[in-house]
Amino acid sequence: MSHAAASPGFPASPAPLRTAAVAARATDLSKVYGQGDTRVVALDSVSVDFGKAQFTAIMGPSGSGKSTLMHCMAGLDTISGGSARIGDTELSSLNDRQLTRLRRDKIGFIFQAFNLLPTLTALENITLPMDIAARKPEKAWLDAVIETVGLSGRLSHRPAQLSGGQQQRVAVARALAAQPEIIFADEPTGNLDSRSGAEVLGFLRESVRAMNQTVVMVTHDPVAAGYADRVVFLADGRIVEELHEPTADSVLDRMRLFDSKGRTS
Ligand SMILES: Nc1ncnc2c1ncn2[C@@H]1O[C@H](COP(=O)(O)OP(=O)(O)OP(=O)(O)O)[C@@H](O)[C@H]1O
Repeated sequence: MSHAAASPGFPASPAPLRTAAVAARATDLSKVYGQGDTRVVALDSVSVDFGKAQFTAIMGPSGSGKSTLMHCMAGLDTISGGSARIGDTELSSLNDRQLTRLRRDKIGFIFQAFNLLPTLTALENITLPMDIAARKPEKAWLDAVIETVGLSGRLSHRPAQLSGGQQQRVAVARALAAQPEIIFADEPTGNLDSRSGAEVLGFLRESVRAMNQTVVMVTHDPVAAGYADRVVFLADGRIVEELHEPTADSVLDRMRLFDSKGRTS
């Protein structure tokens, strides 16, 4: 598999900082939905660190808890037990208003359905989170992000005038522009053809390498996971395995191993 080449638009930077610092941490994290007959243990005492300036993929069969883990870590869902931290902040200690502010100021989101506002231009969509937070975009940074994701000629287009790949690049630029502490991406290439998907994944990986961005991505796709520094595998609400420096082939091999143990995806 060939990875996209380093993107020329990123500012020249010193060698990536590879520290063991932790951007987000789950400790004995549990999430239970429903009760009685409808009770589902979606997360069963999950402990995992997401390292700063690391690109982590979360994989596992359908229903294994991937989205739940991401939603709990991003403060989009409440937890039933244990702890979920972004940096030093324990999410369960925050009220709704504080959580909203934390999501706004510290977290970037990229979803499968690009979630752009149709009436805003590409540029307005990219700067929207900062506008809401009354933060001025850092112009040099914004220009570098826009050039890197190849949107310079499309900034005044509205989402309907852009291809799916271009719309997702707007969503990636929106997440990167605010320089959040962590970006959560939920199947970011799920709606894209393989070429556009490879571009988006290349940008994400480059943002980790060149900008020390932290990215956590849920995916079903071994090729997408091959762009990550590390893959964490979930099954039945538990972490069952992890791979470092994965390739699409090594991820696929691991998935086959799970299937042969009776787990299906
Ligand atoms: N709001 C909810 N109410 C009840 N059960 C839920 C809810 N959300 C998720 N679940 C259950 O929790 C378990 C984990 O779901 P989750 O969506 O996290 O899995 P996933 O690994 O992301 O799956 P997929 O790959 O299919 O998106 C599943 O059994 C699911 O049915």
